[in-house]
Amino acid sequence: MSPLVGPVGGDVEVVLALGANLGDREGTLRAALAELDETEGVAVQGVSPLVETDPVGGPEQPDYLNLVATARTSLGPFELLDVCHEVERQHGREREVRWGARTLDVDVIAYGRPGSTSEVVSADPALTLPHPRAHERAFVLSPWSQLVPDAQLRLPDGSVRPVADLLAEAADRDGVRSC
Ligand SMILES: Nc1ncnc2c1ncn2[C@@H]1O[C@H](COP(=O)(O)OP(=O)(O)OP(=O)(O)O)[C@@H](O)[C@H]1O
Ligand SMILES: Nc1nc2c(c(=O)[nH]1)N=C(CO)CN2
Repeated sequence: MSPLVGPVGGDVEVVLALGANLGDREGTLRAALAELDETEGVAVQGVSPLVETDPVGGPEQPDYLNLVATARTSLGPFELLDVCHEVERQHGREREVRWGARTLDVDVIAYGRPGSTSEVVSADPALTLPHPRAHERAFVLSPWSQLVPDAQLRLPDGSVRPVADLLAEAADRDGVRSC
């Protein structure tokens, strides 16, 4: 049986978080957005302002540029994750150290709006939905709430909370700067 709970496919609203802290960070993020949008079955709807952020976790590493994009997709969750990984690969992403520096990271934050018929909730480590750490990461919550001020996120405990409220509680919020 599939570990995913919820419908798969259709035209679903998704939230993606992008980050880069090596190379031409802004150029990579812009190119990645274009590549996502050019992918069949993915249409980028909105892009947040860029934020510069102190690295959270991992070894000492350069500051990140982060942004959040909303998109609509006819892809299933794992197909969408594959697309994200392919775009990362196009930009030379290597997976060596957990939370280490990277040319590009593309995470699936949410698939379907909380409470909607299209929402997918998954505890599968290969694709956990919503992203299991998004609710505590100001480098995701800040750009997301700038793009969608009334955005809501389902937490790992099952509750649904406004992203703006989660941002106010995020430990790394002072490490997020407007560009
Ligand atoms: N919602 C999700 N979005 C992206 N990857 C996910 C998600 N849930 C689980 N994963 C899995 O996590 C694995 C590691 O992803 P990645 O290398 O991007 O982690 P990371 O960015 O270093 O850390 P973090 O997972 O804390 O953001 C991926 O291979 C993927 O299968
Ligand atoms: N500031 C910042 N810190 C991070 C980031 C990120 O995108 N921005 N990504 C991580 C793993 O996904 C770990 N730490």
